[in-house]
Amino acid sequence: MSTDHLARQPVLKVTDLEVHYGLRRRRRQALHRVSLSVAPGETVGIIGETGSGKSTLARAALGLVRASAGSIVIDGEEVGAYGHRQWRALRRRGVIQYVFQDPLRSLDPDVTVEASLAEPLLIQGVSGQEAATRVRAFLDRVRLSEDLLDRLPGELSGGQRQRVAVARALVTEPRLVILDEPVSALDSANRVQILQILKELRSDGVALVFISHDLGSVAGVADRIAVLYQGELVEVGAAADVINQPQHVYTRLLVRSAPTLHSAAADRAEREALRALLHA
Ligand SMILES: Nc1ncnc2c1ncn2[C@@H]1O[C@H](COP(=O)(O)OP(=O)(O)OP(=O)(O)O)[C@@H](O)[C@H]1O
Repeated sequence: MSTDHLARQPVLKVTDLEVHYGLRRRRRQALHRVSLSVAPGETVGIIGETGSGKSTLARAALGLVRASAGSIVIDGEEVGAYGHRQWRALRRRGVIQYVFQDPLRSLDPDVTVEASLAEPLLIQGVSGQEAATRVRAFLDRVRLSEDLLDRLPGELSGGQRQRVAVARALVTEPRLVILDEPVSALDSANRVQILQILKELRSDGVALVFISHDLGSVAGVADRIAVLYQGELVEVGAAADVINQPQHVYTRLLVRSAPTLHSAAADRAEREALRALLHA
């Protein structure tokens, strides 16, 4: 039987996803009917301002918050109704991995870099020797030197730590990695370096969901960009189209506010006019 349909099938497909937080009078909706699909090897940027629901979408796709409605399909498997155990098993299988803004959240402070990078491989049943070889082979790709292998996360710089977190997420060759603000806490040199590493890793065929409040960071890496505004996806399109011909007023405002994209970002009057239109 042909396996073409497996190659083409999205690695992530969320349909009409809704997430609520709080109970009774405090219940409020964080995501409204969000539908998005990510193809194998594709990089999708998700942008939006603070509170727009970006992290909620990431957490729902990782099973860390529960969807109140809608469907989540990961690598062909409907996982929306999974309980804690099933989600844990899915994450441990290594199909889906993640990188958070603060690498200390993805790395155990008491575990050396080497053990931290080997662990996801060992969980998958790879032998200790093979894991050590694969870890060393991966270091180059994230511009880390072997000297760092016996350090603890607290003994690394912020940029080195985030590169370890990226390596840990990718060393098992997952189908999908969700990166939630992976460069936001970094200075510009480290930011550029991580963005370059992510670009290079795309050639492995891994799908990336790259979440950021900064359109400028996402622009050079993403194939497609999805724009979240107040819990709704207001625009999804090829990165160049979203940047050069933004359709939604909110996207136009984001483009006009991204200094690295728009040389006339100083055009305050235009931004204020767009903001007025958005809130009209
Ligand atoms: N655990 C929670 N309990 C209650 N409300 C929450 C919780 N987490 C997020 N929210 C609310 O849900 C909405 C979406 O939050 P979310 O963290 O997904 O936004 P975001 O776009 O990732 O923002 P940021 O860029 O600041 O991280 C916000 O109004 C937020 O206050």
